[in-house]
Amino acid sequence: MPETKEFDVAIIGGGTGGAHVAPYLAAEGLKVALVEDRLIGGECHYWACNPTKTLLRPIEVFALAKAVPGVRETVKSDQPDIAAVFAKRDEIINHLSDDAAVAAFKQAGIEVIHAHGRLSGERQVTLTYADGHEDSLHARHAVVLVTGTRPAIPDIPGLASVQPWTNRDLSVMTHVPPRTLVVGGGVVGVEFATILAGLGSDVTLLVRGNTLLHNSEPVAAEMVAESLRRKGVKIHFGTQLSAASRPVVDGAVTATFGDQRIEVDEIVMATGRLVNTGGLGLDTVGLRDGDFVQVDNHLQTIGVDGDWLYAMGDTTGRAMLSHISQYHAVIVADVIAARARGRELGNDELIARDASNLPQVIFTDPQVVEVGRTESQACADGFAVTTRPARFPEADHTLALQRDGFDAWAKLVIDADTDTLLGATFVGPQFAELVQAATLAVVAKVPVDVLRHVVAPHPSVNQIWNPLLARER
Ligand SMILES: Cc1cc2nc3c(=O)[nH]c(=O)nc-3n(C[C@H](O)[C@H](O)[C@H](O)COP(=O)(O)OP(=O)(O)OC[C@H]3O[C@@H](n4cnc5c(N)ncnc54)[C@H](O)[C@@H]3O)c2cc1C
Ligand SMILES: NC(=O)c1ccc[n+]([C@@H]2O[C@H](COP(=O)([O-])OP(=O)(O)OC[C@H]3O[C@@H](n4cnc5c(N)ncnc54)[C@H](O)[C@@H]3O)[C@@H](O)[C@H]2O)c1
Repeated sequence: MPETKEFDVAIIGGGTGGAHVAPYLAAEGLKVALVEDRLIGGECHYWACNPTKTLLRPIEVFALAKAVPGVRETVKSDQPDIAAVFAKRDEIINHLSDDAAVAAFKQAGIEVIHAHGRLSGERQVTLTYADGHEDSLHARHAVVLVTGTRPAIPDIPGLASVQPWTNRDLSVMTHVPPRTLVVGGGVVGVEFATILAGLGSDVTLLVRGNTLLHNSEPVAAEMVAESLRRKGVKIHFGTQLSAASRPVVDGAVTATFGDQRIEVDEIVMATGRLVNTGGLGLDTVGLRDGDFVQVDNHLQTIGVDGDWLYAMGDTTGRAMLSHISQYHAVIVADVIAARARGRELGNDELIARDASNLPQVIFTDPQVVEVGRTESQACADGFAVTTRPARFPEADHTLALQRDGFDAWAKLVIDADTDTLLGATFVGPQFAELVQAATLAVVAKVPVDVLRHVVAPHPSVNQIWNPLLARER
C-alpha cells in the first residue's frame, strides 16, 4: 500500500505559477506540497523566458552600441562574444539546477516533491517517482493544477528523425548553428529568429500565414518583418514545411517547403504549444484529460463539485505569459486562504481581472509592447472604436534627440463611447519599460481627456504619448 501524506494544499507543477503560489500559501500558515517532475522554476526559468531574454540582451546592446556615434567606433567585433553570452545564460538558468530553489522552499516550510503528480479522485493526488514507485497525497483544502505547456511538433514526413530543436534546445544551446530554419511566425518564432540572426546564424523563417505575429497590429508585424529582413533573415510567407531529412548523422538537414529545398544545420520548431494535462487524472474528477482546464474568475475549475480544485497559468488557456501565471498565484492564494478560514466569497470578491487587460512585450528588435485589445479585436468584441496611430520620429522629432536611428510606431485603441483606452501598441527600441503606463490606463479605464494631463518628461521616450493624446485641431 502506498503511503498517504496529508497536506492542506497540493500544487501539481513547480513552474512560474507553482513556485509563486507555494510560498504565498505557506505564508498563510497552510501546509503545502509542491510536486514537480523536472526542475522547480519550470519552463520559463530554464527553457523559455529567462534564457531567451538573456540571449537577446547582448544582441540588443550590441546593436545600440553600433548605432551611437562615439561608441560604434570603439566596437571592433561584428557580433557579441558568444562564449560570454552563453556563460551569462548558464548563470541565469542556475546551470539547470534547482538545488537553491528547493532549499529556499524547504526553509519556508514547503515540502518539495520531485515526482509526476496526477489526480486520483477528489482531493487525492498520486505521485510517481523516477524509480517507478508511487505515493499518494490527500489535500484537506485544495489541489492546484499548474502544469504548463510543451512544444507542439507537427507530424511532417522525416521531421522526427532530424531531431528538430524546440525552445528546450535553443534556450540551452552550446553552439550557434551556422544555418537554421525556424518554422512558425508567432512570438516564439520571431524571438528565435532575432536570437539566431543576432548570434551569427544564417536564418530562414517559414510562416504558414501571410503575416508574422497574427494577433498583433499589422503595422507592428510588418516592422518586425522589415527589421528581420535587414538582419538577413529570409522570410517565406504562405508556405509550410513538407519534408525533412538528415541523411548523415550530425550532418546537414534538407528541408522542403513549396517547390523549394534548402540545406540547413538545424530546424527550430516554433509552431505553438500543447497543454500538459494528458495523464493528469482529470478524468477521475469528471473532466477531460488533455484539455485546457476551464476556470471561473476565482480560478476554481468549472465542472467539478466543491471548492477544492483550482487551475492557473498556462494550464487555463487564459494566457500563456509568465506574469499572468504569477498574477494568478496571488489570486489563487488569496482565495484558498480565505476559504480555508471558512470565509464565503461573493462572486466579485478576490477575482482575477486579467480578461482583455493583458500586457505583453515581444522582445524583437524593435520591441513590440501590447496592452489589451488591438483594433481588430476591439471591433470583433463589438466596441465602437476610434484609433490614434503615430509614426516616429515624424510625429515628434524631439524623440530622435536621444536615440540614433530612432524608428517607432504607436497606436491607441479608444472606446468611442467612454473615451477610455481598450488597448495600445508601441513598437520601438527598448520600449519594454513603456508598458506599465499603458496597462495602468487600460486597467483603470482612465479617460483620454485625463491622460492628456499626464505630462511626459523631456527628453524621454515617454513623450511618445504626446502626439497620441493631442486634441484634434
Ligand atoms: C520560448 C519561450 C519564451 C517565452 N518568453 C516569455 C516571456 O518573455 N515572457 C512571458 O511572460 N512569457 C514567456 N513565455 C511563456 C512562459 O514560459 C509561460 O507563460 C510560463 O512558463 C507559464 O508558467 P506556468 O507555471 O503556468 O507553467 P510552466 O512554467 O510550464 O510550469 C509547469 C511546470 O509543471 C511541471 N509539470 C507538468 N506536468 C506535471 C506533472 N504531472 N507532475 C509534476 N509536474 C508537472 C513542468 O515540468 C513545469 O515545470 C515564453 C514561452 C516560450 C516557449
Ligand atoms: N515575450 C513573450 O512574452 C513571449 C515569448 C515567447 C512566447 N510567449 C508566449 O508563448 C505562447 C506560445 O507562443 P508560440 O509562438 O509558440 O505560439 P503562437 O501560437 O503564437 O505561434 C505559433 C505559430 O506557429 C504557426 N504554426 C503552427 N503549426 C504550424 C505548422 N505546421 N507549420 C507552420 N507554422 C505553424 C501558427 O500559425 C502560429 O503562427 C504565446 O502565447 C506567447 O504569448 C511569450
